[in-house]
Amino acid sequence: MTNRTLSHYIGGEFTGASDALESVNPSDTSDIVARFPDGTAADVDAAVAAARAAQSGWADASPEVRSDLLEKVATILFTRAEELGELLAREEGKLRGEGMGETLRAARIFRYFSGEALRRHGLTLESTRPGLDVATYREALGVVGLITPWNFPIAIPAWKAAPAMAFGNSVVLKCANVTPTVAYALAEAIHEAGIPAGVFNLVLGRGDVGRALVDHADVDAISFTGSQQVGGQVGLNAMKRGARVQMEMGGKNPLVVLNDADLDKAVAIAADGGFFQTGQRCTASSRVIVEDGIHDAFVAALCEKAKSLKVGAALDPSSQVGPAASADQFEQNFRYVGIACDEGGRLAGGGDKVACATDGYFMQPTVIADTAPDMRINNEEVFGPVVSTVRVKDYEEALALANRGNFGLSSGIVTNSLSKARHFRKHVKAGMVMVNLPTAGVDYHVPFGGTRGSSYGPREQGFAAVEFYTQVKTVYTGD
Ligand SMILES: NC(=O)C1=CN([C@@H]2O[C@H](COP(=O)(O)OP(=O)(O)OC[C@H]3O[C@@H](n4cnc5c(N)ncnc54)[C@H](O)[C@@H]3O)[C@@H](O)[C@H]2O)C=CC1
Ligand SMILES: O=C(O)CCC(=O)C(=O)O
Repeated sequence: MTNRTLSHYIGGEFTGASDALESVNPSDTSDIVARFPDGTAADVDAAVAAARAAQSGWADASPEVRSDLLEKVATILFTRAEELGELLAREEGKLRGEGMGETLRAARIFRYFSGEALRRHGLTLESTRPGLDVATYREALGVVGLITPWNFPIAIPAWKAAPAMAFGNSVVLKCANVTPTVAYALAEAIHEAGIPAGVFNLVLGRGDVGRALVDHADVDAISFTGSQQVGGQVGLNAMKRGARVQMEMGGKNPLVVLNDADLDKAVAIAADGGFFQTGQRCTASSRVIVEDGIHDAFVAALCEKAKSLKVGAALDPSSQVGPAASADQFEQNFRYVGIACDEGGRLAGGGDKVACATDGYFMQPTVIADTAPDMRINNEEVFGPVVSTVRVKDYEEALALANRGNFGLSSGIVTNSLSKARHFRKHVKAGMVMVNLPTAGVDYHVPFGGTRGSSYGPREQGFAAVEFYTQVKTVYTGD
């Protein structure tokens, strides 16, 4: 397969090509997908300057201009979906179908925000003082820095960049260095669509590029998705200089399985939420809380299901679970299995590497049973195909456990009791609740985000995105 040498995209030009860093196919580590530059603070300066120069013209353009151009990006992504889905599978390790699905999702996100550009969300009110008019306008923030992870390498950049641009901001994207080629393809689509030079910029490289973006005095806002650890630093550094900041930092999402649940359905939901996309979703059902009466049958059936899933190369059509995305992530998955067992968890299924025809980061879907709520496996994000189970005596204990810990992104319950489902929906402390569904898998037209340590700032996506990417101006008019 071909490999490419990538460059940054700054001020409408692909510039600074270099082979300093490599991205590797996690299904076949002999396959170098791309070589790319390790950006510097000077590259960030250049990108921010280009973004600043372009921003006011972009914000002043008719919303129809922005809408039409975003729609063109959508059309290009729809047209390239098969090719980009395959690229995504090759670079990130998602299965080909999942890669296609994610590319189509990115296209639909651009199409959605093409529409949002035309809905300016302003209000006209009667003033409390006779003779005055009062109205609110939503204005662009200016230059927005976007810092994104590797697990949704096109959808997350899309759900940040599309609303940012729809509402008149210019952006500088720093993508994860595990997946630069996918972000580069997005830059190509934006370039081809004719979005004016400087409105969208991409700087490739390591964490230092993100740090320079966060610290840059001319960046008005930062939207970050990634780990809690990096998000914490990003938040502090952005706030120190008064920049607006939004952070999505993952989850340890509880899936509650009650005695009255249909066993097959509960197992299918837990396996989908825990193992698909190799568990590399911040919404993954990584912590399954099981009521005593169904516990043993559920754990046995989940282990059977885990064993039946075919682990293999992302581009092999027979694979059901792909590789970990990187050597670091692969190592982290096994480290957590070790920690969980050392702390008293029981390795009920999986836990080993899988040998395939190519050398890749393949791991068996893994179940750690008999865990206690305060073990690290139930409190820290693993981000791999590793599910822990906790036994509880009743629904009340399950809810209390679901609400423990420092994350509150997604949550789920599997039950045939409408009253317990309704109670859970109301009392679980999470930004998203799934009833008889996996905790992972979300729509793009509704808000996305969590409570507690999972998220900070306004929600992302859908109709909520306008909150972060605009600021309100209130205008009073007299005679
Ligand atoms: N919430 C989520 O959706 C995700 C959570 N994660 C978690 O994070 C772990 C590590 O994965 P990574 O992709 O390495 O996540 P990360 O949090 O280390 O990196 C996310 C992004 O931030 C950038 N970055 C790193 N250091 C920075 C700094 N000091 N200032 C500004 N930007 C910086 C990275 O280059 C990347 O683009 C995973 O194992 C998983 O637990 C990873 C990906 C997505
Ligand atoms: O579950 C989903 O569809 C979205 C998950 C997500 O946004 C993430 O893992 O970063």
